[in-house]
Amino acid sequence: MNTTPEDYIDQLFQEDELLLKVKETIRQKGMPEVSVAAAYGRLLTMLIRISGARHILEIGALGGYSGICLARGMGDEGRLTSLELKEEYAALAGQHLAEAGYGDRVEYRIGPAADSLEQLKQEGRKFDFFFIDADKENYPAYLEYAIELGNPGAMIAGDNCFLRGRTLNWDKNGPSVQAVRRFNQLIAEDERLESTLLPSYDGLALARIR
Ligand SMILES: C[S@@+](CC[C@H](N)C(=O)[O-])C[C@H]1O[C@@H](n2cnc3c(N)ncnc32)[C@H](O)[C@@H]1O
Repeated sequence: MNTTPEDYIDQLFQEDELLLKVKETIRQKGMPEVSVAAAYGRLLTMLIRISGARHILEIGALGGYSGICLARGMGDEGRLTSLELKEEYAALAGQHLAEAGYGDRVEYRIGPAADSLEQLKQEGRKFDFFFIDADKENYPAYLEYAIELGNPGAMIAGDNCFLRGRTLNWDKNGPSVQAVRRFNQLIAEDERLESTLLPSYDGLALARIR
C-alpha cells in the first residue's frame, strides 16, 4: 500500500502542542480549516531564519497558525504585521501569537488587505518577507504591492497556487482560478523576481525580489 509524499511527511514531522491547539480551536469555532500545511509552516520558519528577515508581512491571519510559524523564524528584532479581514479572526490569531510568546511583536490590521496595503504604502513601510494567503482573486494585486513594499532581496511566499487542482484543470475558469493563474504567471515571468513554485500540498510560490 502506497502513501502520498505529503502524508508521509506529515507522519514523519509531528506538529507541536501549540500548533495542534490552534488547529483544534479553529475546528471548534467552526472557522475554515485552511491553515497552511505543517511542512510549509516549517519552511516559512526556516526561510525567515535563514534570510534574517526582520519586517514580516502576512496577508490572511485566520487563527494564527502561519503567524506563529513566521514569528518563530524571527530574531529579537523581528516584527510581524498581519492583515486580516475579520476582527474575530485577528483577535484569535493575536491570542495564539501571545501564547507563543510574540504578543508584543505582532500588529494586526483589520479590513480588506488591499486597503491596509495601500495604507502601509502611504506610511512608507518596507518589509523583508511576505506571506500571501488570503482571498485568491486579489493575489495579483497583493503580489504587486509586495514588490512595491519589499526591500531589495525580500522574499515572497504565496500559498494555494493550485487551488486544490482547479488551477491545473482547463475546464475551470472562475475568477479565483483566473487570478491565481495570473499570479503564477507573474511569479514565473516578472523580471523583478527570481522565483519558483513548489508542487507539494496545494502549491507554494516562492520568489525573491532582485
Ligand atoms: C487561508 S486563510 C489564512 C490562513 C493562515 N495564513 C494560516 O495559514 O494560518 C485566509 C484568511 O484570509 C482572510 N481574508 C479573506 N479575504 C481577505 C481580504 N480581502 N483581506 C484580508 N484578509 C482576507 C480570511 O478571513 C482568512 O482568515
